[in-house]
Amino acid sequence: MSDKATILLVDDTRTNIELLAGCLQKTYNLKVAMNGKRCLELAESEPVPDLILLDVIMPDMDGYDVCRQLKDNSSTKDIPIMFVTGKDSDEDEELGLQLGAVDYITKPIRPAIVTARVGTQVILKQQSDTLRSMALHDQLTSLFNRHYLIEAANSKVARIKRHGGTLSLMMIDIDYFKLVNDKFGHQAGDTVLRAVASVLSSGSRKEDVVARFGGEEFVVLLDDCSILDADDKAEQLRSLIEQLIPEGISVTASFGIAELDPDGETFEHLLARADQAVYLAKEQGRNCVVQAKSELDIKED
Ligand SMILES: Nc1nc2c(ncn2[C@@H]2O[C@H](COP(=O)(O)OP(=O)(O)OP(=O)(O)O)[C@@H](O)[C@H]2O)c(=O)[nH]1
Repeated sequence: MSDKATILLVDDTRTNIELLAGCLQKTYNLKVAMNGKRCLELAESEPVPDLILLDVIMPDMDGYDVCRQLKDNSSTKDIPIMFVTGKDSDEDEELGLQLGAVDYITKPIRPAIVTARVGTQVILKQQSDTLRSMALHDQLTSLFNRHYLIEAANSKVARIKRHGGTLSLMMIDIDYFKLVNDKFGHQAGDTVLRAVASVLSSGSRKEDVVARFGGEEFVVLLDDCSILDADDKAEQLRSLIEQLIPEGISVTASFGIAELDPDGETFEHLLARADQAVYLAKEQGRNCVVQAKSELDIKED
């Protein structure tokens, strides 16, 4: 994978593509589409573009329509679009900008102007990616933070209520972590947190969300996973953490697991059930996995 930003060039005329590529190919990784349909495909495929240079007048689907579709799709809506077009009236430019384009350049293509304006947009995109990543991740462990977890969980729960499916949640709390800090110091405590985080993320699937929920507490959201599968997974992770011994420090963790009841349960409630299961795991001597009580059992208690 290159560190270069990726730019998608969209134009139905080969000479325009060649001219743009001539300005940009040394600095950027380029993808090329010669019609709107191909642009929509390439915008969603890896490497996802950091910027799209979009012609307006094209057969089948014009650039304004392509722009509308990109902005309507949650996976492409944040890709900046710069129109590069022969349509040079004020109304055209106004429309392009109203549709959400970050810039509007008129043809004939002037290489120095294109290069400078593309450079500015790529820097802005990289800065906004960095800020977004910082807002969603925990600095110490690089896992997702509580804010992202709640956002992701609420959309997963909403999807399951609409389309069906299973979702399990695992809450993990390191045992006697205060003692680790007290005995070995805060820096060693931080090393332990990073080591546990690394076990949790390398032991999870790409679509799972692994988050640091608080101080020494983590949450893993398991897509398409029943409580029985979550139990197996938790047992594997519990055992891996026990074998870790980072910097010679013995560490164990207590696990609470719960499966979403799609009949009306909210994420907050699922979380509360898993939290209660962690509490029971602590009571049962720690370093173990406890399944949360079902809604029914809670009502009967
Ligand atoms: N090193 C380090 N420690 C942290 C961090 N965040 C929270 N802690 C510490 O985590 C400890 C949590 O302690 P407790 O909540 O008493 O829990 P515990 O000692 O793990 O006990 P049990 O959960 O009952 O097994 C506190 O001492 C916090 O100061 C952090 O980012 N780094």
